[in-house]
Amino acid sequence: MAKRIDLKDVDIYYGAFHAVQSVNLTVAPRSVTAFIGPSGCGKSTVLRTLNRMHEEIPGARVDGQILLDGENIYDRSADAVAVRRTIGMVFQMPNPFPTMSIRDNVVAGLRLQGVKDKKKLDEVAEASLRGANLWNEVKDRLDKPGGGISGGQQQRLCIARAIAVQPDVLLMDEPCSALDPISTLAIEDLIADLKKEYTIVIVTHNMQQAARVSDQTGFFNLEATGKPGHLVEIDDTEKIFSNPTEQATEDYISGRFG
Ligand SMILES: Nc1ncnc2c1ncn2[C@@H]1O[C@H](COP(=O)(O)OP(=O)(O)OP(=O)(O)O)[C@@H](O)[C@H]1O
Repeated sequence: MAKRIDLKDVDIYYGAFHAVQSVNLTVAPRSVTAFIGPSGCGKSTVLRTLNRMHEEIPGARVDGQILLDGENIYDRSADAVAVRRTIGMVFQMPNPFPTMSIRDNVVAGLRLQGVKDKKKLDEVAEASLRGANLWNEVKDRLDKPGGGISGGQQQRLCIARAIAVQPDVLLMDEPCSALDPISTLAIEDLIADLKKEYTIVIVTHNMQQAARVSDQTGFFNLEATGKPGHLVEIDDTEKIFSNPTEQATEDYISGRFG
């Protein structure tokens, strides 16, 4: 299920604005890659190109190749909706459908795909909630609204919803930034579990979090406001945080700027 991602000479634009320049990187299946870097350097922009969400913004475009197991997701023959189905995304703010029940939240994607069999939907709901480490906390209130649980639980509900459709890749854009430290640790534990089955890319402002959860870390930077962001280096997380190749990475992780 988990798939490899390759970015080859990727440039990203918002209209005339060149937001990110020449990104080359590879994400191995069943691994966690963290993107770190100062605000505005393009981390979220790169993440959103990985499931073609970027092109939803009027005037936005991507040059270069983004390959999922060797297939270019921007190929003319590739279907954007199918791409988004295989590449799930979890956002900064937990966004369950607030009035929809917990169970229905989890299987919303499957219903959209036309699955109607109640037994099948219930099975997937349970498996996904177990996978998101939330089952024990909500199993007695599956018919209660998704908006009626804590923020940390809502974020795990969103992860359950993302994995219910069995994606190949999970993208997470600062998934813990709205959460307390306990919920953050719960999500981090969950990420460690999920990487056994999924390819995960996470944007985080929290360098300790990148060090804790990821196998590989990419440091993005930008020369100056208005200039495109770029990938300074990407390497094993341990190396990035102990002995990075580039001085700019060293300065950033040691808190000398950013
Ligand atoms: N919808 C948009 N339209 C135009 N420009 C955008 C849009 N979204 C982001 N940008 C610009 O693209 C650049 C990269 O933004 P992006 O949000 O990817 O950075 P980031 O590294 O994720 O920042 P942060 O850490 O603050 O979330 C910034 O200059 C930003 O202003």
